Amino acid sequence: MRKTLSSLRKMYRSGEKIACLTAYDAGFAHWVAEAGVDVILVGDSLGMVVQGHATTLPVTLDEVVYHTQMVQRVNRTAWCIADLPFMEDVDLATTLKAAGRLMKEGGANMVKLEGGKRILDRVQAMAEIGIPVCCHLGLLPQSVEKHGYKVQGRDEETAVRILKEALELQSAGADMLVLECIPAALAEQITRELNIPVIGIGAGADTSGQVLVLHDILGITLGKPPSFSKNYLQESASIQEALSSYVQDVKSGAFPADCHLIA
Ligand SMILES: Nc1nc(=O)c2c([nH]1)NC[C@@H]1CN(c3ccc(C(=O)N[C@@H](CCC(=O)O)C(=O)O)cc3)CN21
Ligand SMILES: CC(C)C(=O)C(=O)O
Ligand SMILES: [Mg+2]
Repeated sequence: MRKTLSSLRKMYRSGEKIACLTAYDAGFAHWVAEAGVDVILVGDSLGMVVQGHATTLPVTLDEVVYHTQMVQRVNRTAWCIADLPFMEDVDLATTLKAAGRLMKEGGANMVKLEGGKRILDRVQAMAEIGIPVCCHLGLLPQSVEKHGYKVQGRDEETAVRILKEALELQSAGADMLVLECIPAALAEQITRELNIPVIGIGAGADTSGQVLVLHDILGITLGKPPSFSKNYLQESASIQEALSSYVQDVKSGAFPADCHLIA
C-alpha cells in the first residue's frame, strides 16, 4: 500500500523517523521502495548526478516530468515528491501550470519548491487546489550562483528569518518542509515549533526524518559528495543491503551520526 499524506502525518505524530531518498529511474525506484523508504524524491539534483551538470539550474520541467514518470511506473509503496525546477516558480501561473504537469503527467504525489516569503502565494494556491506541497529552506541549490553551496543560518539574523519563513509557509498550507544545510540546533527548533513533518539534509538528527541523494549513499557521485552524506555501499555486500541499512539507520537514529553533522 502506498504511503499517503495521512500515513506520513501519523508517523510524524508517533515520532517514527521518515526515511527519504532520491530516485530518478524505474530500476532504482523499485529497489529504493523495496528497501522500505517512505518517501522518494525525484530531485532536480538529477541535473548533477544523472546529467553531469555542475548545478541543478539547467534541469527542465519536461525532464523532471520524465523522471517522475519512470519512478512512478514501478513505485507502489513510497510517497513521491517531485522538485519544481529553477524558474518554474517565478509567478503564480507558471508555478501552477508546472505543478499540474508534475502531478498529471509525472504522477507525483507532492510538489517541492525552494524558498520562503517569495513563494507564499504559490504555496497557498497549490494548497487550495489540493496539491500537497513540500517547501525547502536553508541552502537553496537553485540560488547557488548567488549564495554558493554554503551552510545557512549560522548568524542570528538568518536563523530568525528561516524560522519565520518556516512558520509562514506552514500557515500558507505547506504539508512538509525540507531543511538543507543549517545548524542542528536551528533545525531542532524549527521542527519543534512546526506541526508538519520536517525532513533534514545536513541539518542534524533532530528533525522528523532524513533525506539523502541516492548516488551519495552508493558512492557513485561525480566529484566529492557533500560531507553530511554517507557511503552505505562501503559497508554493504549489495546495493539492496546499502539501501536497507540507510533506512534502518534513519529509523533507529543512527544516521546522522556526529561525523555527518556540519561544523
Ligand atoms: N550529489 C549531490 N548530493 C546532494 O546532497 C545534493 C546535490 N548533489 N545536488 C543538489 C543539492 C546541492 N547540495 C549540496 C551541494 C554541495 C554542498 C557542499 O559542498 N557543502 C560543503 C559545506 C559547505 C560549507 O561548509 O559551508 C560540504 O563540505 O559538505 C552541500 C549541499 C545538496 N544537494
Ligand atoms: C537535496 C534534495 C533535498 C533535493 O532537493 C534534490 O535532491 O534535488
Ligand atoms: Mg532539489
